[in-house]
Amino acid sequence: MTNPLGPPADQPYDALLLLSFGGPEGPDDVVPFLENVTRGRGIPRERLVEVGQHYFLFGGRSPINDQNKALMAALEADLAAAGIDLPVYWGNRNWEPYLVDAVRQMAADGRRHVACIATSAYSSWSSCRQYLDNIAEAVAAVPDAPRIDKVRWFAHHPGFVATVVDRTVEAVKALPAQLRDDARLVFVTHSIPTAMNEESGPEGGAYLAQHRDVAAAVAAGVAAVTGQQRPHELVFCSRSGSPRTPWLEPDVNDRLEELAADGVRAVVMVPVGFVSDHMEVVYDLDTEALATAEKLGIEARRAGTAGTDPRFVAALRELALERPIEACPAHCCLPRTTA
Ligand SMILES: CC1=C(CCC(=O)O)c2cc3nc(cc4[nH]c(cc5[nH]c(cc1n2)c(C)c5CCC(=O)O)c(CCC(=O)O)c4C)C(CCC(=O)O)=C3C
Ligand SMILES: [Fe+2]
Repeated sequence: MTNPLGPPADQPYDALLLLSFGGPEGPDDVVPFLENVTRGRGIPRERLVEVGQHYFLFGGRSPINDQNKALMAALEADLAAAGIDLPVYWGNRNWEPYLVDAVRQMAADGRRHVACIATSAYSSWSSCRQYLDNIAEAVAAVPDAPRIDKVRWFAHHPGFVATVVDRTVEAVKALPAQLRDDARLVFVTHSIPTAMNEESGPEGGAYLAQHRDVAAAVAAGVAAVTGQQRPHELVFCSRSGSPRTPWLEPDVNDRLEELAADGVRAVVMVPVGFVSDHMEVVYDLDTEALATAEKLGIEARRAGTAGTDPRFVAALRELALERPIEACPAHCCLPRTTA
């Protein structure tokens, strides 16, 4: 009988797949890219025009593809340094190189069992389940496709947390000295519909719960380094959808208004929901929210993202390769007695 998933799960991995969102490479790509992203998702036209403008402001080019190329190169270097001989492939959900083409290439190269890292660190339909569905569709479309195991959510991995702590400490230190001690840590992630949060993870609510845990861990790490406890909170950016659908709040800009009214004068924004400087980071935070802070008289800095920090890259490699170690072989722990 053939296994519908392909080879058995304890067969060693013969490739690593980086799975990401994808983004436009130039002005002509912007509209078709947005159509790919929002097909069947009921996003109002006005919102699409607005998001299109964000891309056009940056020459119609998303930063995400270059970041994925850099991450791929960093993973290759990390694997080589660890003495692991695994080829790395890359495929996207919404733009070239498409996932299905990567799967086709892996099949042509004879790959049978692939560990997959998605560039999304948390649970939710958008950040996890949709990628699993994309994998299932691509595998079904390609004859002799390998089995592809996607790594679980990983934002609480010490390699990610330690990296975000360092980026946050750097941003705190970039504030004027007299404002540093009172600076608030404002963690930012992508808003999603409240219903999507309620459905996320095995028991629901995982998207919010995971972000709160990771934000608390980073805030504690920053306090340990700087010797200073600072208030921290979680806010949201990049709300989309119909105005009638509830999404996670508060929006980062609205919250900055409230903080200014409360007399807060310094803020470090930590984009904890993003593994690299996506369009949401360079537009929604660096362009929009930093302008809001300036208008309000708040000194604000934006902490860096994990990007290609060696600790983060090593964490991704560990997460991908722990799976076959976790899986017990068929004879594991069976009594050896024959009598
Ligand atoms: C949770 C989450 C992440 C984080 C996890 C992850 O990293 O995957 C994420 C990442 C990203 N989202 C991105 C871009 C877009 N997301 C959109 C729309 C939406 N995102 C949603 C959620 C998320 N999105 C949702 C619930 C929608 C509504 C439509 C729907 O229900 O599916 C739209 C349509 C316009 C709009 O509605 O804003 C665009 C253009 C890019 C590329 C950026 C770049 O180019 O650098 C990236 C990395
Ligand atoms: Fe998105």
